[in-house]
Amino acid sequence: MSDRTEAAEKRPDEDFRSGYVALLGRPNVGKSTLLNHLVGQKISITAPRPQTTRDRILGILTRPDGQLLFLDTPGVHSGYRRLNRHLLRATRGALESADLGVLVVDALLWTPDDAEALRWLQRTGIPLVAVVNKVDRVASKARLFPFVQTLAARGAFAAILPLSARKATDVRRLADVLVPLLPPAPAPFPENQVTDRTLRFMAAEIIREQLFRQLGAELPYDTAVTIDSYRVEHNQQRIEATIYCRRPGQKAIILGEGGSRLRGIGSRAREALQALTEERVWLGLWVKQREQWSEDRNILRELGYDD
Ligand SMILES: Nc1nc2c(ncn2[C@@H]2O[C@H](COP(=O)(O)OP(=O)(O)OP(=O)(O)O)[C@@H](O)[C@H]2O)c(=O)[nH]1
Repeated sequence: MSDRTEAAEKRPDEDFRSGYVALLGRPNVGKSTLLNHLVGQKISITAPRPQTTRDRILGILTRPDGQLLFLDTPGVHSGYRRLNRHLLRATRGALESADLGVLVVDALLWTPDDAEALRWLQRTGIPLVAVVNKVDRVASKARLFPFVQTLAARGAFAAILPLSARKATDVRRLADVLVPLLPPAPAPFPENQVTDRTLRFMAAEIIREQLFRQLGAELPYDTAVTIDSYRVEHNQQRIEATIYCRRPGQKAIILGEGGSRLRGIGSRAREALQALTEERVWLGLWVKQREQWSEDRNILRELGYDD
């Protein structure tokens, strides 16, 4: 009798799969958009400019048949300066812990950076799936077939999926393909958890997103946000943050006339943080100019790029 009960308890676990999935691709192919739609909530910032993802982000998707633990990676690209070495290290770290790799490419586009991302994935020896993203932009679907065929010849993919990261049904189809490729394992996280990131980390992400949104093409790539303090006082989240830029001219751009732009960034970020925490938020935001910030170990440490 007790044996039967044990067997009945075990059975659901035997069919359940779980593991880490690394999303890789060159900057701006849509990895963050895909991740946000996969987990059904905004975790990774997206912006219409390359290299907005600076950290590994764990997005968690729990389904009846499995739990997918997604690692978002900064886009693979050839770079310079210390910051870029840290980005590449973050990507390498994501790949080391992955059970499954997803190469994201733009429909009808193949560049040396895509080839580099594929090489990174192939070196790991894990099963690979390719996502051909932004198919909504391809007017003639007949042109997709030869592109997919060429891609199939470039690597041993378990599946190649043309999709639009913005479309929910396509994104669900991707999860259907990924789960069976994971090893049988119980879920490491509770089913309602969507990320392992702290509010402190999310706060920096939200400020960074507002910077991108409000400065657009004017924003220099080498801008960073650090959270200097994060406290809860009298039912209020008190956050102090600094935006670092490299040159005096950049500081003036971020500040705007009479500080108006910085105020705009701050108030939008505060609203987004209030929506996220469901509590009152006080946000103190400063801009500092530091010629060599991406060479400054203290700032890099605050950003999470520890050696
Ligand atoms: N038309 C179209 N645009 C998309 C799609 N997916 C993403 N985009 C857009 O492509 C741009 C880049 O998307 P992200 O998700 O930030 O790209 P990423 O690969 O994470 O970029 P990095 O953070 O730079 O590595 C954004 O403007 C997205 O809205 C899609 O399926 N169709």
